[in-house]
Amino acid sequence: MHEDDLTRAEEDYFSSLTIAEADGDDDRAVEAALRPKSLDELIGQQRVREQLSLVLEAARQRERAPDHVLLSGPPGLGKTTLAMIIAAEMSAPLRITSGPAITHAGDLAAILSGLNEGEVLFVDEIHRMSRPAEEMLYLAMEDFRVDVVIGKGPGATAIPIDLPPFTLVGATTRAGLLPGPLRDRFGFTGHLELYDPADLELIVRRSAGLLDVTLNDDGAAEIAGRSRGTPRIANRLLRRVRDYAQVKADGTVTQEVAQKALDLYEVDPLGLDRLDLAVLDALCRRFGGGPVGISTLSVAVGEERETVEEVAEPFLVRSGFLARTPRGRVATPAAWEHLGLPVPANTEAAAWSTDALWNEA
Ligand SMILES: Nc1ncnc2c1ncn2[C@@H]1O[C@H](COP(=O)(O)OP(=O)(O)OP(=O)(O)O)[C@@H](O)[C@H]1O
Repeated sequence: MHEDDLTRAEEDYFSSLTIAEADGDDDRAVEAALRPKSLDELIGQQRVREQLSLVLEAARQRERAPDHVLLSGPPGLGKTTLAMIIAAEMSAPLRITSGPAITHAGDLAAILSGLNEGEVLFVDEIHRMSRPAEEMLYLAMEDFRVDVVIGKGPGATAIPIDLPPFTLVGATTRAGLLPGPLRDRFGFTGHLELYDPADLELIVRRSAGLLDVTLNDDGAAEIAGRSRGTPRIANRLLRRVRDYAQVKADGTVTQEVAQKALDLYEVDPLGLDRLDLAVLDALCRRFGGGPVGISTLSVAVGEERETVEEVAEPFLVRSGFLARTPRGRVATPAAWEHLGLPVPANTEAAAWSTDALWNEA
């Protein structure tokens, strides 16, 4: 989630709102109200959906809490939504926290010891938990036990506390950031991919139905195509286009209305956001198209290396604008063209297949 995380109480509150009640100015409230509530309602992510459905069905048949689940993938693809669905499908309560909120092992001990049998604990950004908390979690995940240390120094004693069986759902932008011992304790890892335009179009149409927006197929396709493979962005753009349709047109979202609205809001025709464009701009204008190291590139755009790697790069690689080579990041000819710059005669990337490079790096 972002800095403006929902607290559990807020999330519960927003989820309980009807669309009509939520559809004010608060993006978070609408986002929560638009969440699919079951695996059947979830659009796209076919593989993860099928795998997860099997894990949950087996657990239901055995009348046991499902194995711990790790969800990885860029922001806004549905990790929180899936955690909620897991709890709903198991008819279990859900508790929500996030890695950065767990600064001490004691914070985690308090959460774990308050869990009820079968409860689902969702830890967003689990890779940002403190080290001691992480170690406590290993034991809790494997043996359903925590050792609470009382006192300090030689007199300190560890008091074991048994926990009821629960399911941990961890979310991370990249599973590779988690230490091996933590990763290995998840019985199932689902990697969420950026959505293809056809699935995003279905998501836009579903949300339009819930928000009572009239839109035609071309209008949905236009919004889907500019949504950066991300449902959260698709839902946000739909609301901005709806405003435009209401004020400047007859209320119906057509392709023309969507195009005009999104141009007005400076949404790139292919969906690239400010960071995506900054990365391409730095790569082409400052580094002559590369190759350039990820650290240098991140400094050039004033962002954390993690953000560039986990948020911008997956979309840029998938869109065919950036390649990862053993010598660094390079801009493809399409990147130069998208920025309206002449393509240099010999771009480093031209000789490579983008997919091969992504896998190789
Ligand atoms: N498969 C889907 N079908 C329909 N809507 C979806 C789907 N996935 C996500 N959404 C919508 O996208 C929005 C963002 O989803 P969610 O908050 O679950 O993403 P996230 O991966 O947890 O992001 P972050 O890690 O940034 O919090 C929600 O409003 C949800 O309704």
